[in-house]
Amino acid sequence: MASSTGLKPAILIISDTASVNPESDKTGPALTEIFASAQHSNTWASPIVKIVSDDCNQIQSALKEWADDQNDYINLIVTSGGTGFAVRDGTPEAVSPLIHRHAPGLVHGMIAASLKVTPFAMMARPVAGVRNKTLILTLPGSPKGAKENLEAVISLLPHACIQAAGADSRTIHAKGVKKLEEDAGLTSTNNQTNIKGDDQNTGHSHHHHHHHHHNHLGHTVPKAHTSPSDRPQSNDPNAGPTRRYRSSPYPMLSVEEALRIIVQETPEPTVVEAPITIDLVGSVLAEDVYAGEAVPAYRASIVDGYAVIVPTEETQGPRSKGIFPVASVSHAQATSMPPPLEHGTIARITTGAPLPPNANAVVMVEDTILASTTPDGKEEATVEILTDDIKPGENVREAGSDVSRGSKILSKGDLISAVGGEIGLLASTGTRNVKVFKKPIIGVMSTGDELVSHDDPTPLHGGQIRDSNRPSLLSCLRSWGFDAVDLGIARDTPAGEIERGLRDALRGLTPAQPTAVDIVITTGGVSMGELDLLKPTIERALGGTIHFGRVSMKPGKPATFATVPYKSSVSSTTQQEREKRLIFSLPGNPASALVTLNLFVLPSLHKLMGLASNDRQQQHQHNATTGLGLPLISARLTHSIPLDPKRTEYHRAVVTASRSDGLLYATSTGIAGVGQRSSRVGSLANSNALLVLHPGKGVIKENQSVEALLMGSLVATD
Ligand SMILES: Nc1nc2c(c(=O)[nH]1)N[C@H]1C(S)=C(S)[C@@H](COP(=O)(O)OP(=O)(O)OC[C@H]3O[C@@H](n4cnc5c(N)ncnc54)[C@H](O)[C@@H]3O)O[C@H]1N2
Ligand code: MOO
Ligand SMILES: [Mg+2]
Repeated sequence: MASSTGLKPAILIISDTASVNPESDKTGPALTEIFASAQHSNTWASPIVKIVSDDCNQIQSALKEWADDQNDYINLIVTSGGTGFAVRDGTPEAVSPLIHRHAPGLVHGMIAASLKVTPFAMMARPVAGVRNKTLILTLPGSPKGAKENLEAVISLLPHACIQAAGADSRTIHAKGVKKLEEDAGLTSTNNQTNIKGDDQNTGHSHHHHHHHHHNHLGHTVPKAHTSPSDRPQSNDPNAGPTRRYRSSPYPMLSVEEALRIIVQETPEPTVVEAPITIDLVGSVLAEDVYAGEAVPAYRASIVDGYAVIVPTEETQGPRSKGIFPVASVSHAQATSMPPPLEHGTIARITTGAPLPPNANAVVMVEDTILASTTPDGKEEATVEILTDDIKPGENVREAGSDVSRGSKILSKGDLISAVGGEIGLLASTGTRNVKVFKKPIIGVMSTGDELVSHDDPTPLHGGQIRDSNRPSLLSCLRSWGFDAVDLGIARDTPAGEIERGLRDALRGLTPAQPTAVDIVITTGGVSMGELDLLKPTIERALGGTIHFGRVSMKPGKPATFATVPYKSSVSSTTQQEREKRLIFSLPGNPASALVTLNLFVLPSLHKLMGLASNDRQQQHQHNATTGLGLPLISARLTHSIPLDPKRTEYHRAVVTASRSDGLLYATSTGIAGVGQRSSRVGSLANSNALLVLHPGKGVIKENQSVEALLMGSLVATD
């Protein structure tokens, strides 16, 4: 009898024949029997069985569906079939790219076991390893071979699955690691107690995974809502143009949905400590900062003049007007404090200098005249004060009156701007170090065979074009205060350059680029052409997840956003290290690339740099959906603009601030003809705003107010 608790196995039968005629499959039942046997049924739940044809897409979709849901994942996936040398045998090629960590020992064990039975075992090409928390093994297709291979390793699998899942797994909790290992015969006590009573706790008592539905042929039936894991995958570049998709498999998202996904998938910022230098500009504080020193540290004069003692409400002293001896001099200097001031005398003082004790106001030098000098004529002996109108405290900065010691000077989430106010505050209070959010490191890569570096002196020939995206994106990133790594140009052919470029960038450690980047931005190769390789490379070669691949916007429709799992190659994985890396694959058309950089990449960078941690920031700035990104303003159109019937247009414009009426006005950088065409990077030249034009019929008229995302500084006009 099969237990319904414990580790969750799944069996993927990969067979063209069985996918058409499920009854013909004998391997599924043979493997199910092993999990259900008396020896193993306490460890393993009843396996889910699914049948697919020898098709890379179908295999990968099934594996991702089972391994990619962090909350409801399968512990062990065994596939059967497609591991031989026949033309249709492509299982290892489909499985390998999805594996995050390979387990060659298990492969070795399976082959060694088979070799005892037949020398043909040498021709098996199994793979094994872990994806997320799921262990994946490929078994041969024949019932006998599959059984032998599974039996050779099964006693080790519970331990492997538990380790792969990590001790926090809900599945493991329900049963307890020790118990599972005991059941598997890995510890000395061999307790066979049945623990079915735990069903409710595990939530796994149902054997059939609710996400998939089989039709009678065992194919996955498409559902109305497509999540990244159950959508068909990108084109298989090896299949060639005749077999590519003729309509995009990626659902068309609204800009709002796309932004929501980006912000959700962008990791929380990490914290570093930094000294107070101008390199802090552009960083966001990760802590509230309190003044370590008072400003000023002593009572200081605000003007150049004479420190005096004026009567207060309590004291009925002499009035300030009259002639007084100059008893001492106080300069703004470091070495000494002036002596106490005696009644009936005054002290000369400079701006910022400490007040003598007893003095309670300062008279400006302009309100005095020299009355008499010392005999040598070089010093003031007496000075006449001409005004009677001096109040106690006048022209005096009390100690700590600018900033009191221990008061909060800046808050977590505050941006240290280039304006200088924040750095000034930190410096004035003697702050040594602050905790800030680490700024992400960004890599920028152009892709395409046609590209030639903009500074290559050779005249263009054939279908060559200048690579304008790299310089334009790098400059935009620099303007936002980010260090970006130039990842150069990756060609579409020969195959593999893009994959290698992405891997190197994400891993770092190459001489040219020693640090790993947190975000890669690519341009080109994301649409429907047979050489549009970004999506297949991310999904098939890097095992990444494409969160969206099409957005209803103009320009920028094929904008693509993906995450790839990140495993540090450096042994000390600190908590600070981000567990995934982001890839923005922007369209190749230059205006599309810059517009999508502004619209999609900036909000992600804002979250990574810690701007999402400040409520104030969120209220005042930025676009309505995420609270991050470019500031959204409104402006009046100086002329009418035709609307796109379907897609939201991000129309490049100049917004000016009029001095005469205090209003903002928007003028397109070009409507006639090719003005806003997405190949025209010139549509962004001299432009400081993207008008957000929602789809509609006809035109939006002159003088109407439109929303605009402000990219650059406002231009002032009369
Ligand atoms: N059948 C379809 N074709 C296209 C569609 C579509 O939906 N169906 N979408 C169009 C849209 S919209 C855009 S935008 C482009 C996106 O193209 P890709 O991202 O695939 O980019 P490429 O094909 O590599 O190049 C497009 C264009 O841009 C030039 N380019 C590329 N990189 C650079 C660079 N670094 N500097 C300057 N210019 C660059 C490239 O030479 C091409 O002219 O697809 C439409 N097609
Ligand atoms: O969406 Mo594409 O960027 O218009 O040419
Ligand atoms: Mg293309």
